[in-house]
Amino acid sequence: MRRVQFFDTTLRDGEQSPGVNLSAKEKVALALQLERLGIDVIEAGFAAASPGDLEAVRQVGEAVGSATVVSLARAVPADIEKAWEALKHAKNPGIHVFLATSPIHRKYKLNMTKDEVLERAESAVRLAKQYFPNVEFSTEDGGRTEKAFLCQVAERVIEAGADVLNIPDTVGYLTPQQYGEIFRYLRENVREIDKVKLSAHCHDDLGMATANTLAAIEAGVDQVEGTINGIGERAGNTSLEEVAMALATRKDYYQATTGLNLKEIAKTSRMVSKMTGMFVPGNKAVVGANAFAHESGIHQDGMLKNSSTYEIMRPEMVGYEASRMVLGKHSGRHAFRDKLKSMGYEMSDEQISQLFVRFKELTDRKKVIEDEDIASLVEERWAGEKEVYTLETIQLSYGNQSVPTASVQVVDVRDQRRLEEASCGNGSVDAIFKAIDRVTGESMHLVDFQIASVTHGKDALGEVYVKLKQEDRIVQGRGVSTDILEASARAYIHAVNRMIARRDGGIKMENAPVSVGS
Ligand SMILES: CC(=O)SCCNC(=O)CCNC(=O)[C@H](O)C(C)(C)COP(=O)(O)OP(=O)(O)OC[C@H]1O[C@@H](n2cnc3c(N)ncnc32)[C@H](O)[C@@H]1OP(=O)(O)O
Ligand SMILES: CC(C)C(=O)C(=O)O
Ligand SMILES: [Mg+2]
Repeated sequence: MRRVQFFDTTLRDGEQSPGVNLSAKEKVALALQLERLGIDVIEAGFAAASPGDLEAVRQVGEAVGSATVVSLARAVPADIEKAWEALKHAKNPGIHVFLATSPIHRKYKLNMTKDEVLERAESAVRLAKQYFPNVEFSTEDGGRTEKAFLCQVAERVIEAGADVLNIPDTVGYLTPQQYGEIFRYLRENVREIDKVKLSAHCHDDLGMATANTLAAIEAGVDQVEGTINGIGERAGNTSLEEVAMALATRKDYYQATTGLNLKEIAKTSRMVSKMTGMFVPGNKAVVGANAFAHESGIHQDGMLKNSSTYEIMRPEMVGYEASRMVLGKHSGRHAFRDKLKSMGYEMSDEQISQLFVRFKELTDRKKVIEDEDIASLVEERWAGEKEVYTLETIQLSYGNQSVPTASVQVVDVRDQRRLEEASCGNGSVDAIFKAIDRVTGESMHLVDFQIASVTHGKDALGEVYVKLKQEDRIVQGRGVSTDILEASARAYIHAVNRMIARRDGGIKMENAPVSVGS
């Protein structure tokens, strides 16, 4: 099986994404991770672009051990010399020289004739070859270049000593069939084509970058170029993780391997996303948050029976822990039962069916059902919504020059005692929560606090969600009122009641399911 070389340009073409600017330190950290991923060639930047990028390319070249590190350069001596200045001490230096070849670029951008392009391409490669052991030449906008002219350029740069010939579909214009055809044409029509490695470089303007790159692999290219998460100029570059997983998953078809350590994909993707600030869409292939998540009942049932029903690759292959079963509106009984079991609830089919009705009602109001919601459903059904404490009154003293103080009155429904306590706090909400802790004698850690408006207008209902933690238990509470301080108090007491129910078994009801979990 042949091995396809991976050329990563996250640090150069990826950095050309509007708004992205990586420091030298970030580039080094990413390059080392790309090396762990098993990338063969890392394009670290464009040394002539700025002194900062030259320094970044230098640092990457000296930090990276086994991969070849290249700098991009225009077909001008000054750029090539800057690239050498940056990489002369690199362990494995290389250069990537480019010159546009298409009629549009020749006429409007370069103002050059075909002969001038041929001359310039050849002389640039000759010069680059004086410095670098590894020279790649790219025919920018090769995808829109006359095939016969591409062959002429190819012959000239091969003669000048190029090691790699890259034909980019710079503007993402070609179809897979057309792109593959270019490489077949070159193989058949260029003298000494076997002296160079052929490389593919695609852009995603029509969403075809991965398909085009795979078509190039089918046409026999030796190297593919792209970025992690598909970031890059305009709609971005080919996502290397997509190509890698296509080759790994469809070995039967492509008959090609890579040198990649696929398990590093998830980590690399997260690092790129974090450092560039470019978030990965949930539905992105291979690395999106939903790439291995299943929400609908029929799929979840299939997954529980055998994961091959709905997954063509396992998340563990790319470094994720496991597939995710997301409970929501479209989920069915099989997944619901499985979730209850994983949470430690052993229930009869009848109990599950009863609970499933409530679960479906809840899904109409809430997009994603979390474990705490399920636990609440169980508690609500078998421990009832009976409360240990009910809120009677809250009173607040607040002034922008004084410490907020809250006094809270509750009733302990177990013996109908009326209890009252007061506390100061950093703010009114904090004072209320501390007063509730005192009056109930419970010590809670506030993990989350969210306010949402349920209705519109001045009399809008405010809805407060709190998440409380006690030891290793986490519960949610919800409170609604036209006053957000009252809603906060109600939410907190709701959560305290749930915590007591969870911890002490609450007010025991007959036929409650057994929780074998913590
Ligand atoms: C498809 C790609 O991704 S190509 C890479 C794109 N990346 C970048 O451009 C990022 C880094 N670029 C830069 O920092 C700047 O553009 C620089 C430093 C390289 C050049 O800046 P400037 O000298 O101010 O030129 P500017 O960018 O405005 O224009 C580009 C010039 O290079 C010429 N040029 C473009 N490509 C090439 C090439 N491959 N070889 C030779 N000349 C080229 C253009 O025709 C234009 O020349 P002109 O000034 O005679 O009209
Ligand atoms: C510099 C070249 C290879 C490029 O990025 C492109 O043509 O898309
Ligand atoms: Mg590009």
